[in-house]
Parts: sequence; structure tokens; C-alpha cells
Amino acid sequence: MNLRLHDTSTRSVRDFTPRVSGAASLYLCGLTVQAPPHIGHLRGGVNYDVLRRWLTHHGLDVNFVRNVTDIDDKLLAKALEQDRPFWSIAYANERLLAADYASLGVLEPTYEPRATGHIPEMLTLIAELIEKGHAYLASDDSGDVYFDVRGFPEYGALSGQRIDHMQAAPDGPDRAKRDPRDFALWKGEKPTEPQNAFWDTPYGRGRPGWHLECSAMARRYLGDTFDIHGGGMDLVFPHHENEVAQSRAAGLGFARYWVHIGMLNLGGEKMSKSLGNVIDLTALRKLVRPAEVRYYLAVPHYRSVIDYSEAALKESASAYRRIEGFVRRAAERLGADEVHVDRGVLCADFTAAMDEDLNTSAAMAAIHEVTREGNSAADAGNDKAFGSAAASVRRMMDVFGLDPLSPQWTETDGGGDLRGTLDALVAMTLEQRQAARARRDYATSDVLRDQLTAAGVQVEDTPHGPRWTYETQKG
Ligand SMILES: Nc1ncnc2c1ncn2[C@@H]1O[C@H](COP(=O)(O)OP(=O)(O)OP(=O)(O)O)[C@@H](O)[C@H]1O
Ligand SMILES: [Zn+2]
Repeated sequence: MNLRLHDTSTRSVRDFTPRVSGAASLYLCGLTVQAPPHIGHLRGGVNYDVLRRWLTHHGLDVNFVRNVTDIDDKLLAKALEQDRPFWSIAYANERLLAADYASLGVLEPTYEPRATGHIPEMLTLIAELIEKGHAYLASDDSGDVYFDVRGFPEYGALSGQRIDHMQAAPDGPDRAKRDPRDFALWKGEKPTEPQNAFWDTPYGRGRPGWHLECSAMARRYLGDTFDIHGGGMDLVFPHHENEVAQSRAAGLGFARYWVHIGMLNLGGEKMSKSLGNVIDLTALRKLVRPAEVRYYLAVPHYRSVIDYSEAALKESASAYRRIEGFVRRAAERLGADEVHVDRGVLCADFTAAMDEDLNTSAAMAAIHEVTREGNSAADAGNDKAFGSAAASVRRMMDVFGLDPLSPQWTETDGGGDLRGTLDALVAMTLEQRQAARARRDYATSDVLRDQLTAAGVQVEDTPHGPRWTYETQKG
């Protein structure tokens, strides 16, 4: 395998060699489900889905764990605000997230653990850290347990910072800690927080700190050492710095590579629930189809910043439609078997780009190039080259989770049976239009065409007869 990946911990692009030959283990920090997801959250899910598909393409058996943070400061604050149990807010948002991922074709993870289901694993880790002298009970009577950052010399290595330059951790008062930067592993019960959010422990009643949750869940499902840990770049510090500190101080190898995803910004700032500058998938679906949203999120390199704009979204949609139109035309003219995804080969430029730190934009440029060649072959009547280009394009698009003819897209985009019905109705109308033209009744022919346009059907006359596409502008 020639795959290379950027590793945040070394700040360099390194050869990826899995810990266990033939397998790969991945952990992605999932959402804190305090509110419905926005498209910034979905970007990470889509980018990791492409990584996972590429690892699978390399023949690796991928164990992909993406957690759900269903207890955390922000969620408890929301519960008080809404006078609703924290778990009902968490569950409702978790379901919205699952629906969004499904509509974008994000494969389900191998497992999706919820933090609240792993309190025993978290308590075990705390006990190990206390035992090894890396954690201590707060000196006030809060019941908090802190990680001792000065007792762990590697602290700051992941984010490339020196302890003295770091800000204090916001958990608990400085007077209760050995160092203001010490962060909470466990938070003692507070009378101001919802009373259904605490567990009994040897340190009193309390709840977990966010960082501890991921260390415990990654260990439970991926083992002491695993291949790739990821999340957005905003999580490098403090979240991932703290995760790695907890796990390594406990004697675990933890992540071998750290793969971080660039932010999706709106108005020059991170799209964020906390800032309120969010756009969700429902809003985008009024402008373009889910496959086009996926294209928009998946094509820019995963470490680049995406500055959301409607114009760029629409450009992505047109780029996707060029590929989709090409593949559909090939399937219509040559038959589905001739352009079967399994017959396709990945072109060398595509593979080289994907292997070089998942250069998805270069890989997509290679797909467009094959599309152009395929279109020229079609115009020249070279059906063999047309068919093999189309199969190739399908196979490469499949790595992106974007094969236009996969049931994911044909069955959801006005799709499946419905698409067949629509096709039959459009064909009938076009026959009437042809008949009108044959009897030189151009007024009727124009009316029929205008009616199709008004219904969102674009008709193009080609040497092989009329072709149509559906406009999905829902307004
Ligand atoms: N605007 C964004 N662009 C890309 N990734 C994001 C964005 N916002 C959050 N993420 C990623 O989504 C995942 C879940 O994040 P989490 O629920 O902690 O969100 P958050 O940062 O608290 O969101 P918010 O700031 O909207 O409250 C993390 O991997 C995080 O890095
Ligand atoms: Zn995490």
C-alpha cells in the first residue's frame, strides 16, 4: 500500500502502515448532540467516509468507531434552558444526525458508542491514572478529579505548545488544582445541574469530563493502540491533547496517526452552534440534491478551509451533473452492463492523488478528465472507449460515495420506482411533441416543451433522440 497521510503529531505527511496488516482501526470524535447538526459537522463525517472507503479499497478491514457525546456541559445547559431531560435532547439530535448522514450516503460506522453507556470504562481509566499518580481529587470538596498536566512531560506535544504558554482549563476553580491548566476527568455533582445526570463513584456522585469519554470509548472498541484518530482541527487543543495525555499516562499506546479536518466557515468564522452562524442540510436540500451536497463537501482537500457560499455550492452541483449526465448517457446508449461499476478501472492519476494524503480535488480532476475523454469517444462513435470511460468514472466516483447510478442516489433523488414513472411520463409527452412537430404543429410542440420545463424537466435534442434531466430546484 502506498497511502500517505498527514499526521498532526509529526506535522508531516507519513507513510500509512496499519498496526495489524490487512486491517485499520479508526476513531472519529462524534458530535456533542446538544442541537441539530449543521453542515460543518457533516463535512467531517463525509471526509472520514471517503478515507474509510479508500482504506477499504486498499483491501483493509476497517473498524471505524464514531462516538456520540451524549453528556457534557453544553448538553446539561441546554437541558436546563429547555426544561427537558438531557437524554431526550441528545437522542433527538442523534437521530437527526443519523438521518443527515444517511441522506448524504455516509456509511454507518462499525460501532457508534454513546458516552453514557461507558461510565465503568471511564472510572477504570480514572482509577488507573490516580494509581499511577497522574490524577488527583480536587482539594476543595467539589468531588472533581483532575489530570496533573505537569506530571506528564509529553503534555502539549500534539498541539505543539509549551505548558507555560497555555491558558488555564476552564474546569473548576484554580485553587482546587495543582496547576490552573489541569483539566477535569470527572466532575462532581452540582446542585445547579440537572439531577438525572450523575453517577455514584468512589469519589462521590458526578459525571464524566468530555475528554475522558473519548479515551475510554476508543480503548473499549479499538484496543490500547489503534491506527487513526480524527476530528476537526478545532479539536486538536484542548480535546485531543487531553485525550492523548490521559491514555498515554495510563500506559496505552493510543493513536498512531492524527488526521484532522479543516473547518467549514461561514462569514469568515467557523460554522458553529455556539456562534449561531449555522446552515443545515435541510436548507441546502432546497438548493441542490444530497449527492451534490456530498460532492461539495467531499471534493476540497480535507485539510483545506471551506468558506461556504451558495455560488460555490451551485458550481459543485453543475460539476457533479456533468459527470452524472455522462454516466447516464452511457448507460442509456450502451446498457447498464457495459458501464457496470465492477468493470471500471481506477486511472493512475486518481490513485496517485488519493494515495498522497487523500488529494480529493486532484482525484476529482482526474475523473473529469476521463469524463471529457469519454464524451469525445461518444461523439466519435467509439462505443468501446465510451463504455470503458463510463465504467471507470463510476468506479472512481464510488470511492467518493458518489457513483451517480448507485441506488443511494437513484432511489432518493426523486428516485427508484418514482424515477421510472417520471421517465415514462416524460417519454410520453415527448412522443406527443414529436408527433406535433411531424404534423408541423409547432405551437403545440412548443407548449409541450414549455410545460416540461415548468415541471423541472430539461430536454436536450441529440442525434440519438431527446434526452432529459430533472431539475431539483425546490425553491
Ligand atoms: N464548522 C465546522 N467545520 C468542520 N468541522 C466541524 C465544524 N464544527 C464542528 N466540527 C466538527 O464536528 C465534530 C463534532 O463537534 P462538536 O459537537 O464538538 O461540535 P462543536 O465544535 O461543539 O460545534 P459548535 O461549535 O457548532 O457547537 C468535531 O469533530 C468537530 O471538529
Ligand atoms: Zn473526542
